[in-house]
Amino acid sequence: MAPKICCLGAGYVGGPTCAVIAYKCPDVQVTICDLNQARIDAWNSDHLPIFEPGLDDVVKAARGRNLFFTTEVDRAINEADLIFVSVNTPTKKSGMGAGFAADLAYVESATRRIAAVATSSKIVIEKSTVPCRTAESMRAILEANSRDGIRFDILSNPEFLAEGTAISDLMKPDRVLIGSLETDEGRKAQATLASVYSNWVPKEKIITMNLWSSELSKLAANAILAQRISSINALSAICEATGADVDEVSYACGLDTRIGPKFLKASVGFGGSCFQKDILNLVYLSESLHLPEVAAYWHQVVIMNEYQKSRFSQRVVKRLFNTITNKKVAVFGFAFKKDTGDTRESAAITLANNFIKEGANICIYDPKVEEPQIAIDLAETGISTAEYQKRVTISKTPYDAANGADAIVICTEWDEFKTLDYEKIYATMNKPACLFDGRLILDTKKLRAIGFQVEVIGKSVV
Ligand SMILES: NC(=O)C1=CN([C@@H]2O[C@H](COP(=O)(O)OP(=O)(O)OC[C@H]3O[C@@H](n4cnc5c(N)ncnc54)[C@H](O)[C@@H]3O)[C@@H](O)[C@H]2O)C=CC1
Ligand SMILES: O=C(O)[C@H]1O[C@H](OP(=O)(O)OP(=O)(O)OC[C@H]2O[C@@H](n3ccc(=O)[nH]c3=O)[C@H](O)[C@@H]2O)[C@H](O)[C@@H](O)[C@@H]1O
Repeated sequence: MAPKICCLGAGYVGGPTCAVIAYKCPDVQVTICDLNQARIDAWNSDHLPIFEPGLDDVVKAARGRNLFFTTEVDRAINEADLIFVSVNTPTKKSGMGAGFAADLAYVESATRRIAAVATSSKIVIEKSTVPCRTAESMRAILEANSRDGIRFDILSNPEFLAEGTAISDLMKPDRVLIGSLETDEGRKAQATLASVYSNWVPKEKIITMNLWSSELSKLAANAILAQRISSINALSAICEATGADVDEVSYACGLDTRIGPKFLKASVGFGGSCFQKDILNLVYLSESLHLPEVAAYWHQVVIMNEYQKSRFSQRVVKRLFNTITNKKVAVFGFAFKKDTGDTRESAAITLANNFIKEGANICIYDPKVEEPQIAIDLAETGISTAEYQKRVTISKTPYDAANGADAIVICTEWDEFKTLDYEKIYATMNKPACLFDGRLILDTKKLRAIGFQVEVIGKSVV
């Protein structure tokens, strides 16, 4: 009989991941739960709580058939054979390890709930990104709190999807990792989960390994990806100072098959909910293991990212004659990357904050981010309501945002920014009209021919 699945956490990972399982395995009942009623209501509506290309079709095909969204966590736990724990693991804000360690409170409370209500044996799957050896703590909690005769097997099955491409990443993953204890029961549980994925993932891409390797592989993959971005961004500073062109350097390096071309696009800085969090987590882990040199090595990836954002902000101010007080700056893009409405750790938040602190009036346009989210993000950086009201406006079109502006700053690489009518935009701007491309997406020659003063990450002023 096909196993029943429950997922605790209906966020960016739990929602799409388990929706794809339901879509690909029509005989598997999948129930996705969350404590947040509004989020579950949205999953059950025509307006899903997250924007992700292809997600609507997957959810529509499976919802009500073998895919269910509910806040009835206890019932879903009890009915399931396999339980994914896909709750948030943010960076701790206070206490031991504040600013670095992962806050495992949500993982622990989900685990305790499973132990408290389960009346039959379960396979519990860590889907959240967690520090190495978290499965051990989960097992201790489950074993200490469960009823007699009930067995829990714990697997690590980290998720590698990227936002904006989540559905294609899930449909055709590079690999699926399943870590387990090296015991007969562990391997049996591993095989049960592998049989679910094997409905659509080729067998050779389903990789089994020990629990701790699997947990660490997730942190390692994110650290290595982010390190590539910080490396190219560090080189972008050298390019700006020397006349080298970062796109050309990246292209030349990427042609080496040992390096490869992906994740070498210079930018205004990486964002997203995970890169920074997971590296800081790795830094904390290294420090806890008394490996200060290792900790410092990974920490530098985050430090470089902060430097990139502040360097770019300063370049904007410098170019605008060393002051942007009361100037209008149009911010194009607020999401942390294109094709998502997610703003978590977006470089645009830091830039907008820096511009406001310099006294600029900023006008933000993003095709997928709504005003309330922008207000929350800026408030979290310390912008007061009064400052926000005075300094920030949100536009419905990029043309409105640029109207009367002294500068446009491209923060997100939305495709639509490549095909705007820049002549029309130029005509409505204050002169000299400056354009700062923080994503290297625009045709600078064309823009200069129109009359723009253009500055690009990783390219010196010509
Ligand atoms: N966002 C991403 O692209 C990726 C995230 N991850 C990891 O996946 C995990 C989840 O991330 P997101 O989905 O982005 O987080 P999220 O914040 O979007 O979703 C987590 C959800 O879990 C719910 N929740 C918390 N405690 C719960 C409980 N006891 N029972 C039921 N629901 C509960 C929250 O209400 C929230 O809706 C994190 O560990 C993250 O590092 C991994 C790969 C990609
Ligand atoms: O654990 C996670 O949360 C996920 O983190 C990243 O996915 P995500 O953050 O959604 O998006 P990415 O495409 O990795 O982009 C992250 C940031 O790096 C930036 N970036 C990416 C690539 C590049 O070459 N240059 C660059 O600046 C993006 O604009 C974005 O701000 C990883 O790519 C996923 O494999 C992982 O599962």
